[in-house]
Amino acid sequence: MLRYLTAGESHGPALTAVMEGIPAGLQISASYIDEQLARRQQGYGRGGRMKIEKDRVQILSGVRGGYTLGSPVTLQVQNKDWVNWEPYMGVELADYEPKRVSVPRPGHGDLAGVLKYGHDDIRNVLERASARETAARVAVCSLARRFLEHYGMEITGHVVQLGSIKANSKSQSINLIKESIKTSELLCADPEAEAAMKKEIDSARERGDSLGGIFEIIAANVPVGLGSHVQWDRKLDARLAFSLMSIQAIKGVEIGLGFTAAVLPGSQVHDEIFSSPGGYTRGSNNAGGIEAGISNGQKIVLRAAMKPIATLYRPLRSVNMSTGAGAEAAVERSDICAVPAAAVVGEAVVAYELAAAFLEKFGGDSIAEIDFRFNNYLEQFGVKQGN
Ligand SMILES: Cc1cc2nc3c(=O)[nH]c(=O)nc-3n(C[C@H](O)[C@H](O)[C@H](O)COP(=O)(O)O)c2cc1C
Ligand SMILES: C=C(O[C@@H]1CC(C(=O)O)=C[C@@H](OP(=O)(O)O)[C@H]1O)C(=O)O
Repeated sequence: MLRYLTAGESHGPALTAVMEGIPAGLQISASYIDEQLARRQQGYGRGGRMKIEKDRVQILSGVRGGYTLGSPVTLQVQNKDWVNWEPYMGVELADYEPKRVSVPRPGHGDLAGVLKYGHDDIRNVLERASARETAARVAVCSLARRFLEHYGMEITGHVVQLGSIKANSKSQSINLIKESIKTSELLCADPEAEAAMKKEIDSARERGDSLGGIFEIIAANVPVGLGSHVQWDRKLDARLAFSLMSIQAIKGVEIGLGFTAAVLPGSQVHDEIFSSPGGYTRGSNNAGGIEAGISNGQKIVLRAAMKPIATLYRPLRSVNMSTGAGAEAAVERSDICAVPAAAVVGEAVVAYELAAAFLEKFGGDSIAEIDFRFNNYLEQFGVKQGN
C-alpha cells in the first residue's frame, strides 16, 4: 500500500512528509525533487512569499546511494520565512500577540477552523490550512512521479482558463503542450491567451481582488487495468477526483468531457471501439481514459477548477471574533492568483494516485520484482516495456 502524510505550519521551521510503500531500488535524487518544487513556485500573480522561499528538499530517510530502500522515505523542506516568524511561532515561550488574527477571511478556513478546534487565534488554523502544505505534497509525490516514469508514464499539467480568459488548447498534442509551457509564466500552452490572462491578473491586483481558473492534467502511457469496477473505493476516477479535490481551493473536477457529457446525446459522447492488429483502438477519448473506474489504455485527462484566492487586499465584510463587531476581513500577505502552482500540485497528486493503483496491480517489494510482473502483463498485449 502506498500512503503518505504531510506535516508542518506555513510559517513554522519546515514542512515534512513521509511516504511508505515505495518499492526498493527506485533511482531518485534530491535534484529531481527540487526541479518539481521549483516548478510549483512559479507563476505570474503570486505574492511576496515566493520571493523569500527557494524550496529545496532534504532526504532524511529511506534512500541510500541514490536508490530507495523500501523503507519509509522522509522528506523535509525548510521555510526560509521561519527566521521572520520564530518569535511568534515557537512551541514554547512564543509571543503570539503581534501575529494574532481575529477577523476571519470569507473563503479561507479561518472561521470554520476556529469554531471546530476551539482556538481563540485564527492563526492556529490558517498556518495549516495554508497551501504552503502543497510544497510537502509536491516533494513527496515526486517519488510517485519518478516511479511512474520508470514504467514509461508521464504527467503534464497546464492552465486552460484563468478568470474569464480561456486558452485554446483543444487541438494540441501532449508534446506541443509540454513544449509551449516550458517558456510560459502561467503554464499555459496558448501564448495569446496567456497575455490576456496576465492583464486580467494585473487588473485584479489593482482592484484589490483575486482570481481562480482551471487546469488540465494529462497522464500518458497509462496501461489498461489500473483501478477497479468491483468496489466503490477502488475506482480510479473516484480516487483521482478525491486527490485533486484535496488541493486547497479546488472546487470541481472533471474527467474527459466531464460536465459537457451531461448535455450531449450518447452518440456524441461514447468512444467507439475498433479492432487493430495489436488489440483495440478507440474513435475518440471523451471518457478521459477511464471507464467503470478502470484505466482503458487511453490518455487520462482531468480538469480541476480553482476558486479565486480567499485573501483580498480590498477585504470583504466579516466580524471581529474578539469583539463581535462588524469588521473588514484580515489581510495576510497573499497571492492574487495561484492556478499554475495548483496545476503542478495537481500533477503531483495524480502521480500519487496512479502509482498507488499501479502498485496494487503489479506491486512487489522491489523494482525488479515489479518489472517482472509488469512485463508479463504487457506480453499478453504483445508489448514489452523498457525502463
Ligand atoms: C498553490 C496555492 C496557493 C494559494 N495561495 C493562497 C494565498 O496566497 N492566499 C489565500 O488566501 N489563499 C491561497 N490559496 C487557497 C487557500 O489555501 C484555500 O482557499 C484555503 O485553504 C481554504 O480551503 P478551500 O478553498 O479548499 O475551502 C492557495 C491555494 C493554492 C493551491
Ligand atoms: C507559502 C505558499 O503559499 C501560501 C499559501 C497561502 C494560503 O493561504 O494558502 C498564503 C500565502 O502565504 P504567506 O502569507 O506566507 O505569503 C501563500 O504564499 C507556498 O505556496 O509555498
